[in-house]
Amino acid sequence: METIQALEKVKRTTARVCSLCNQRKAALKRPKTLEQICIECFYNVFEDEIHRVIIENNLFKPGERVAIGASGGKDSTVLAYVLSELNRRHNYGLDLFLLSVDEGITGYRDDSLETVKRNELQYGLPLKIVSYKELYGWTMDEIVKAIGLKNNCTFCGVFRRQALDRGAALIQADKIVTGHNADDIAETVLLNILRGDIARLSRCTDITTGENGPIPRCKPFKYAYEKEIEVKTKSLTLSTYAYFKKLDYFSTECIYSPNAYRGFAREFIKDLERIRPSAILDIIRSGENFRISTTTRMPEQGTCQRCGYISSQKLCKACVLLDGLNRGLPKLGIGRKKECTRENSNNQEQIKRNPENKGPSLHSKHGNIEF
Ligand SMILES: Nc1ncnc2c1ncn2[C@@H]1O[C@H](COP(=O)(O)OP(=O)(O)OP(=O)(O)O)[C@@H](O)[C@H]1O
Repeated sequence: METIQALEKVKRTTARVCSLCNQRKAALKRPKTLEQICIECFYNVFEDEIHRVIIENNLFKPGERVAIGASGGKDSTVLAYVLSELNRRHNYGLDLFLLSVDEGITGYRDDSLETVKRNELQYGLPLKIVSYKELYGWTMDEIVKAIGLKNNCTFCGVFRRQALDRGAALIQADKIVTGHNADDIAETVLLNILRGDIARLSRCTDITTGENGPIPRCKPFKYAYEKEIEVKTKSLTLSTYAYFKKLDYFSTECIYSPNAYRGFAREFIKDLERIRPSAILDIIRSGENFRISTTTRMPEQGTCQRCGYISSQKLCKACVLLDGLNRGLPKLGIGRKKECTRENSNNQEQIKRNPENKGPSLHSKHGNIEF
């Protein structure tokens, strides 16, 4: 009996020692492995994992100019910090930049951009800001006034994707990196299954995408759990990288994102993770191993006839949405494919009738960009 109690006591004591260095006091439990580790080992493990992902996937080449998509949120702030540390420590030889898109959301993006401006000084990384207003003539505040809260995320997502490419082209970046983490990717896999979007499902787990597009994009945090990046101050065992490193970031949700469908998928994945922590990685692996039947018809990638951006239709989604806004019919580009296609052919007619009206264009890497 005494021996059992003594063993229990030893077990309890050793459980509090870091299971990696066996010296320092364990301060947190990694959600991914449930190991109890100290803060110093957590930093090392986290940074080494990101370094390994970068090396094993050949994410960068020496001399490349890399634009870090910087929203001021926790993930991209950790990305900017970790990437500049690793670049120095392992001599990647990268030229790093912060690239922010100002969507024009008062009380949200203006505040988070202040954080990015501080990060510019804190990390010594040059910052480029591009705005929806200068690129498209509309702020998100104005778009929401026109379309309401329901479909505004469609505009924001489509415009942001292109704005990041345009901003990266302006600073002559070779690559864009974003702070998408494992939770984001698992959520996207699930959403693509739920929507039956085979084309997106087949590429959403790729760590680098857009190699045939204007500028490739990569996600070095593809395997990093949000809980390791996020601040969870309530329970000390869930303390995380950003929290312990005291990084300066902005943590408010977008005021215009009542995107219920995505929200449900996110909650569902969080529930699964609570029961089985490996669920997030399992979903990503399933997405990676997904094979598309050779008989499935895939959209053919071409370029938008108006702006030159990559598109599987004659006009890219951004041009269609913008047309709707400019013509006072903001719902035109939203929703069913048929309507978009019909709209696309109408736009084609317009281009034929008025070839001057070409809009902004983004042909290939650097130099060829007109605004
Ligand atoms: N306005 C923006 N400007 C530049 N990059 C952005 C912007 N919004 C998002 N991104 C990039 O896209 C990534 C995913 O953004 P999203 O808003 O979906 O997720 P998030 O988990 O809230 O990220 P973050 O914590 O970095 O804001 C960000 O980490 C960032 O790299």
